[in-house]
Amino acid sequence: MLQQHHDLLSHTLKYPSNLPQQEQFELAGGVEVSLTDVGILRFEPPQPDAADIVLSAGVHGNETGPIELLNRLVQELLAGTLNCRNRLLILLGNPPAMVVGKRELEHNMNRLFSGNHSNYQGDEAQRAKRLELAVTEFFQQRDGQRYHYDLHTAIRDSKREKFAIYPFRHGKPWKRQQLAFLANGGIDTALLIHSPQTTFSYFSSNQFGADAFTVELGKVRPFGHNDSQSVAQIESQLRRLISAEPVLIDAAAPLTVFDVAQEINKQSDAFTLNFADDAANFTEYQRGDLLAQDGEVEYRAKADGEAIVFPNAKVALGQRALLTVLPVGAEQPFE
Ligand SMILES: O=C(O)CCC(=O)N[C@@H](CCC(=O)O)C(=O)O
Ligand SMILES: [Zn+2]
Repeated sequence: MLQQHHDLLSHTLKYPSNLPQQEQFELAGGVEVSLTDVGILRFEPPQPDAADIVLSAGVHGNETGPIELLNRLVQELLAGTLNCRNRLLILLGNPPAMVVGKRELEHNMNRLFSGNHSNYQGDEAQRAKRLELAVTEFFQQRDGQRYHYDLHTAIRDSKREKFAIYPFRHGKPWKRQQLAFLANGGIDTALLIHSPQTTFSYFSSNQFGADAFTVELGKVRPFGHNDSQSVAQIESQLRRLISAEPVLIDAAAPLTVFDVAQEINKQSDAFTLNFADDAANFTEYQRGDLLAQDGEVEYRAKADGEAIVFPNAKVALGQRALLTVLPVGAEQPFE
């Protein structure tokens, strides 16, 4: 039982498909804890502060560093060494994929949100629907300040090790304070996305007005091979948020913001990338350089210094195979 062992990760890996029993118990101070489904754990303080926080990891099953990070936070909460003063929902996204150490089993779960799961069959589609429901029930309970940090790690090496993806805001200003929160947590790079997506963070941002981000915390590694020191800064920012201590938002923290310049979807099996398999995220190219080819169609850098992010020729047809980014333009609205 989670109440005794405090180890959400082991519990989830042991029962990845069916929870043997729901658990509900109270921590010292009256915080109500509910394990309502596999990897879905809710903390409800008796008199919560204003923030409603969703923290998710493992939407891609092999991205273990952030899963271990959330497990540490849960252990501290259950042991009483971290006080929960805001409402909190912890989600481990894709437990069956976590068990086998794979990004996905049938479908990329981070393309199934905002209802796109209804266009697919199988466990990942059902789980995406279940996660949406958990987030909906959590946020709908009140009009709090809503946050969702969906934690990931990248497949490739990256010239910028940690970075956040800021989902499309339909023209609403991007929030400097949110970027400063992340920057003070060691996430020194942000990408502004300019179109709706079917990602988990866009779902929370778009449907619930949450300050929501996909946060990349380094490179994919197996369980037990992650360096907890490298995420210590963001982990302590999250601790502050959970315990309603002032978070760090020093505007002087290093931060580089990029606009997504091109979003390139794979249209055919002939799609190829025109650079080495080990080219790191944020490698820069010059105007006119050929980046990818899809049959007859060529994709080239449109400006000097255009950099690649998340190149992946193996994605399913129709899905994003490459982003390119440029330093943020002056016209972006910030508040
Ligand atoms: O390294 C990669 O190629 C993918 C890492 C990853 O899973 N990234 C997320 C980003 C989601 C977003 O754009 O908000 C994803 O591709 O789902
Ligand atoms: Zn991921």
